[in-house]
Amino acid sequence: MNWGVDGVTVVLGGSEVLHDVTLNAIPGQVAAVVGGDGAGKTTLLRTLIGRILPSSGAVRAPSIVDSGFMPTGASGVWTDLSVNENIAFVAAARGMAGPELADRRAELLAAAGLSKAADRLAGDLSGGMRQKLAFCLAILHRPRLLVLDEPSTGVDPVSRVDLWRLISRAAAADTAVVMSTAYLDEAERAATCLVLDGGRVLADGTPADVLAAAPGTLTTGSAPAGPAELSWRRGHQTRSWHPGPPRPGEQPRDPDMEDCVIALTLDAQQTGAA
Ligand SMILES: Nc1ncnc2c1ncn2[C@@H]1O[C@H](COP(=O)(O)OP(=O)(O)OP(=O)(O)O)[C@@H](O)[C@H]1O
Repeated sequence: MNWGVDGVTVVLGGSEVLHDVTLNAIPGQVAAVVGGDGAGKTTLLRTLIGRILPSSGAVRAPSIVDSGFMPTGASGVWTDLSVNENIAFVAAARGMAGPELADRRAELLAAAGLSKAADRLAGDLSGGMRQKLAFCLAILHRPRLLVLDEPSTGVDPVSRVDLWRLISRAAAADTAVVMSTAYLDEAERAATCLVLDGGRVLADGTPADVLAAAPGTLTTGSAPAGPAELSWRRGHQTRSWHPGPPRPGEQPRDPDMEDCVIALTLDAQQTGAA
């Protein structure tokens, strides 16, 4: 069974926050949802897990017992409880106990590098450790659908690698994983990638499909090649973008996922403004 949403439109506070969005979550795969601030990522994930009702469209999700959700910013963690107590609390709510719980807790804490921190207050953990604990809480009951809202935002690069390993392990165990991310290198490693802007889907498919959908022409130089609002810094270089095919003498470069998402967003803005 594949999970996901079909053609959902969501209206919040009188504004349309998602428009006709379709997302597929396939067991054994990671689906990444990317887009700028306010694109609608959190709303999409919350719709998928049944916390927001769409005004039209359909949601295909397992029962709450088979779903796991990690809200953004490790807000699913109780900071005044220890790591073990957090796990015991969620386990009680999930009806887990005894050797099954002990084995699962040992396995998850080891995989997350938290075994030695089991008795520490969650509020005293580093940001990355707290995110990893939040992940363990979301996946404790082996959900069939795991939904993660920006699991690695604000986490140091080493913890990001750890989190990605945990996410890949979950998918390898045949869980359907949907995650929003601000890190486009993570989106590039997902099986599928959905690019949102202003509540609309700009591109969707495998990372290769999304890269192939990059509109316009991208160039690299030491300074903007056109209007400042169509240029951005990447390391020591400046990327410049314009709609349409390359102009005479231009040397276009292939976009990576970050360039591609920016180009898609600029193109949508131009189309919207036209
Ligand atoms: N309860 C609400 N009432 C009205 N508007 C809302 C509500 N919740 C979210 N929005 C609006 O919906 C849009 C999408 O918000 P959402 O949080 O889904 O975006 P996001 O892509 O997750 O962004 P961010 O990464 O900044 O959290 C925003 O413009 C936001 O202001």
